[in-house]
Amino acid sequence: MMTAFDILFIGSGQGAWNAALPLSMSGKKVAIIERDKILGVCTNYGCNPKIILDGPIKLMEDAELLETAGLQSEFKLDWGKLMEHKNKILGELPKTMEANLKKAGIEIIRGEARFTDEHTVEVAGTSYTAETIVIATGQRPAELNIPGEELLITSNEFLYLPELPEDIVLIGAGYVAMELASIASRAGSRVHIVQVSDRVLNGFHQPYARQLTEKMKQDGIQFHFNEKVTAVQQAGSGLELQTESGLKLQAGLIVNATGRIPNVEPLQLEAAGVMYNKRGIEVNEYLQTSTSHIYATGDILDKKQPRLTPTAVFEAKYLAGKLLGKVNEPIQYPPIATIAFTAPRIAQVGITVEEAEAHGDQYKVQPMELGKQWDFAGRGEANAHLTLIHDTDNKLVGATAYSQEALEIINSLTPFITLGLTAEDAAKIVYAFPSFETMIPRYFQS
Ligand SMILES: Cc1cc2nc3c(=O)[nH]c(=O)nc-3n(C[C@H](O)[C@H](O)[C@H](O)COP(=O)(O)OP(=O)(O)OC[C@H]3O[C@@H](n4cnc5c(N)ncnc54)[C@H](O)[C@@H]3O)c2cc1C
Ligand SMILES: NC(=O)c1ccc[n+]([C@@H]2O[C@H](COP(=O)([O-])OP(=O)(O)OC[C@H]3O[C@@H](n4cnc5c(N)ncnc54)[C@H](O)[C@@H]3O)[C@@H](O)[C@H]2O)c1
Repeated sequence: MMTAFDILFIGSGQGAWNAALPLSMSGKKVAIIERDKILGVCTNYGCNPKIILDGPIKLMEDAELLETAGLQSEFKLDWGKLMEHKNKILGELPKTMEANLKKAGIEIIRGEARFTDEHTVEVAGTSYTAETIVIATGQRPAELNIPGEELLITSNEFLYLPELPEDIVLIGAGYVAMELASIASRAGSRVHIVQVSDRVLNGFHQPYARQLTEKMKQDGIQFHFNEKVTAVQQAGSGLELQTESGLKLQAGLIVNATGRIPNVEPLQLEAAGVMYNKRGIEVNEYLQTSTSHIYATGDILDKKQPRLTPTAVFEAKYLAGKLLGKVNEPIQYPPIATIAFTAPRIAQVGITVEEAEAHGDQYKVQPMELGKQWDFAGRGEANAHLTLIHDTDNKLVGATAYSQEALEIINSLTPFITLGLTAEDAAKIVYAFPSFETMIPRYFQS
């Protein structure tokens, strides 16, 4: 049997449903194929579970900072209850959203998709054809290809752990390892990070990343830099990790957080003539693959933009506009704000300090000690920092923050950077006080 659609999405994450919904509501016959949980990684194995688990962690960190102001912060976290709380909230979300998608006329097809030709996709023996197909299959955790690989867990399992072990090792020092280390450490585990290089949070402002490392060390997290993991094996009731240099670490759990790779293999892209490489699916500036009626969005793309939810949502919305004939221009990405939800957080948007320093004739770098401002000092955040980047017209073009409040700081500066607002624009806005935002007009003074 063959079912025909106008637009068929493979994957149901942010890169898919944010396009599927407006397309279906505009009268297109739309289907979504999903092999795992509806709504993809962000909702089920990424942003959402992570930020709920981080809720009490952020509160504990804020409270500890206020010990200098007389607060006695003797918190005790019940990990099991926190997990139950998170599961209760997020367990309902995919069900509600699936009902909403169906109500909007979208057909949900369960199973793994593979192309049989450039207009046909097969799922569990049934073929589906479509005029337009969108590949939004995202990424999955990379493998280390070492003996004992099967003993490792990934962020997928960490985010559903019913209990935390006394000792936990995280391999890698990117977003996933650094965020999960912050959570596990405050929640009571002894945490080790084993990193192949001497850098953490690649892509973020490295002086802030180094400051964060020192802070995490003070909190008891042990870093092992320039270590290549060679094997993992069972050791008594736990596990033992070995590295090339001879380091041995024992722990209840070892998390592989060494990056993510594109979900391309089961798709049989060759059958549809879709070009890809080890970084993902190749698209042009209209998100069109090498087969013109097949598009791709989200983390699966081979792209230079950060593989984050706001990027996937932006692409999905662009594609919906394009497929509805409302947009004819190539996709133009705005600056994409990024944040590592560590303790404290590091966030950035726009031109980075490193880019600005490399083009000193075009940009001015302005480091600021936020911790010396009365409001940050009042919250005990003496170590908070902000670096602003201005262009030669004194417009704000980039910012990076190191603070418990980095999310709010960077989000409040993002409109100035994205829309190219000036000092005059800033002076026209009246914010509630006291707040970080009331300081923004001053950030235009040279
Ligand atoms: C631990 C973690 C924390 C994160 N935290 C943040 C954060 O705080 N902020 C942020 O912006 N981003 C965060 N991200 C990144 C964010 O989750 C991704 O950028 C986002 O999910 C990408 O959406 P997507 O639709 O492209 O892909 P995905 O969400 O990965 O969805 C792809 C879907 O396709 C399905 N699929 C794959 N192959 C097939 C097939 N052959 N047939 C059928 N279905 C298939 C998969 O099962 C999956 O559900 C985090 C990621 C992780 C892993
Ligand atoms: N807050 C957020 O927005 C957020 C949070 C989590 C994940 N994410 C997304 O998920 C992606 C994947 O995150 P990630 O942390 O898995 O990847 P990553 O690329 O950010 O970091 C991988 C880390 O593993 C290290 N590494 C690589 N090979 C290694 C090896 N053999 N041994 C030891 N260390 C090794 C790298 O040096 C790096 O530090 C991110 O790039 C981002 O797109 C975003």
